Amino acid sequence: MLYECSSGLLGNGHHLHGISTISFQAWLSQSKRSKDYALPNSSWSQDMMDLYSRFLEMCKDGTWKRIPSYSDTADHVPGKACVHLESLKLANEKERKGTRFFPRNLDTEGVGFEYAMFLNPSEKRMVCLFQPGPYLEGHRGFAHGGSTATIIDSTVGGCAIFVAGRVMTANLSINYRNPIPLGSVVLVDSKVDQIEGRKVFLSCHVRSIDGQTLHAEATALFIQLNSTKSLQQQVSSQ
Ligand SMILES: CCCCCCCCCCCCCC(=O)SCCNC(=O)CCNC(=O)[C@H](O)C(C)(C)COP(=O)(O)OP(=O)(O)OC[C@H]1O[C@@H](n2cnc3c(N)ncnc32)[C@H](O)[C@@H]1OP(=O)(O)O
Repeated sequence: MLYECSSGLLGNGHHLHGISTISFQAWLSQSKRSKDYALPNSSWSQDMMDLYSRFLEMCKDGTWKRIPSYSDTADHVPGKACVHLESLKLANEKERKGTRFFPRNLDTEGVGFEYAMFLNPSEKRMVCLFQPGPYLEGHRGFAHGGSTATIIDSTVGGCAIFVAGRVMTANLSINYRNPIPLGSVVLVDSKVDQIEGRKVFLSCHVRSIDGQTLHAEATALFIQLNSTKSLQQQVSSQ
């Protein structure tokens, strides 16, 4: 089972540890309760569309996999863990009613986080094509630093989940090098650098799509949660 194994979807190299690639594919094609927001829409700029098409092309030989994205957190969690979250979902549906996965909490296209993620299993690498909308403004015309932190946390978080299963962010350290203009497209490029027991260390760079501008660089530490407890038990027992 996905979260019964010692790591998440990825073990060494290309092989998905703990579950077979088929299960991974099954997860990708699993019917989800909410729509996939990581698909092109009319708010995407030509740059966003071109970059997306480039990564879709690289998915053809299986090197990269497009990662769907939903407004319901539970729809992101593949395999066995879904059951845990499913029970969490069933257990307290009332409390959860109206919750949204933060980066997908706006329905108007183009105003918030427009993004699409692609995973490279063999490199333990997750990239995110990110086009910040006008509702993410910090300084006039530029993305708020917290929105950059969110897209970095989600990208490294997605990478950590695929490698180590159910994880939580323990540390996220960001150096902001150049502001990100609203409406521009940046590439958030993250990878797992090291795993020590339950500790997953990652690094991440945010660059302009021509690679000429480094907007931010980050390191992150994610901790693998105890898979024998439900997520709710795990968090409330701390
Ligand atoms: C499926 C994929 C879909 C992809 C797209 C969707 C992406 C979605 C992604 C969404 C992503 C969103 C993600 C989010 O937003 S997660 C939300 C933000 N994060 C949190 O709220 C987490 C709060 N913290 C905790 O719950 C606990 O502290 C955790 C669980 C993290 C660890 O508590 P736990 O009791 O379990 O473990 P431990 O305390 O024994 O620590 C274990 C070890 O780790 C070391 N340590 C701990 N903390 C730190 C630290 N700060 N710096 C350095 N080291 C640290 C510690 O020294 C020890 O080391 P050692 O003594 O063993 O050597």
